[in-house]
Amino acid sequence: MSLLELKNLQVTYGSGARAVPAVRGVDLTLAAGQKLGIAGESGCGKSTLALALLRLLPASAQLSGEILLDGEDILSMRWGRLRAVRWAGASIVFQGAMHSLNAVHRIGDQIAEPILLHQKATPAVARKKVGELLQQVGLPVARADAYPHELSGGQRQRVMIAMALACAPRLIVADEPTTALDVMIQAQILRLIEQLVAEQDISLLMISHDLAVLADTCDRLAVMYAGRIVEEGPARTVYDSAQHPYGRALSDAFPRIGDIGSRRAPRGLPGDPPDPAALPTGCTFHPRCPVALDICTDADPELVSAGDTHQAACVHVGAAVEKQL
Ligand SMILES: Nc1ncnc2c1ncn2[C@@H]1O[C@H](COP(=O)(O)OP(=O)(O)OP(=O)(O)O)[C@@H](O)[C@H]1O
Repeated sequence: MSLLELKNLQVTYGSGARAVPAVRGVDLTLAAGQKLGIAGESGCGKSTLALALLRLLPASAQLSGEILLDGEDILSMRWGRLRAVRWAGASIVFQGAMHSLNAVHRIGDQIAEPILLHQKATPAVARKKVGELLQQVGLPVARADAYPHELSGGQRQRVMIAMALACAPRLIVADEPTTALDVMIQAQILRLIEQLVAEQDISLLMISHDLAVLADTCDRLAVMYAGRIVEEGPARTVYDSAQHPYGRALSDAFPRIGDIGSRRAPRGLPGDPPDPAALPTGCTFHPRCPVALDICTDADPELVSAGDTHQAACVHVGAAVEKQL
């Protein structure tokens, strides 16, 4: 059975004329032990999707569809059960640890909090567990007494990872976990996440605008545009030979390791993502698409097979399209 299954997930902020459909009918599956990356530009609905998974969205967000974690629907779960699932079933590592950590509490106390609350541990047991967690994320045990401002950005992100691991979750959702860090530290944090999820057999859902980072870390990749998944498949296949023109544009937008020093420069994608409150007709990517046809203004294509366990939502899929981007 899949660990996580999203079925026709829809998230809309507000209602009536001001409704913002941020996630529009997402179907996704994550097997136990798998690492799935979700890529897309700012505003495509990635963070909304991540927050929806644990019902952490503001009250203005209306959700429909199903979010099955180990077969249990998070959306219809009672509050008490949801509290138990948060941290122990799934936990989230947010971007920008400085904003997520409480500035006035020592980091050891913050890591201990979910252990005390959800595992009903004694303070002594929680303190011992905090020490183990700090060691696992590569921080000296003595750092438990530090306040967030006494740590570097990379160290704070390690603390966030320790907190996410605190109740031994089956799934970690990492929303742009390295975006605020410099490149060297980014690489260290990504390797740390990879190592820990492998050692502890945790599934990973990682969200980023950077397809190269996701391709390097994840087994599978889903590309999101204007609230929908437009391409999904094995990570290397999607990164190296994306079938959706947006997937190709995204993979061309970031340098590949082998291209550094070569003449193949990353290419930006002209134009901006659409305003979710005023989406174009037909395929929402057509105004920016270099291979758009007349029919693309009418029909919004469904995901269709683009190869072995690879799908894309484009009228060109199945037809030979020259790489024109
Ligand atoms: N609380 C909210 N109320 C209304 N609209 C919102 C709210 N939060 C997000 N949105 C809108 O929903 C859409 C998706 O936003 P979301 O933050 O999920 O995108 P994202 O891909 O994660 O972008 P980023 O990487 O910039 O966070 C955007 O158009 C955004 O303006």
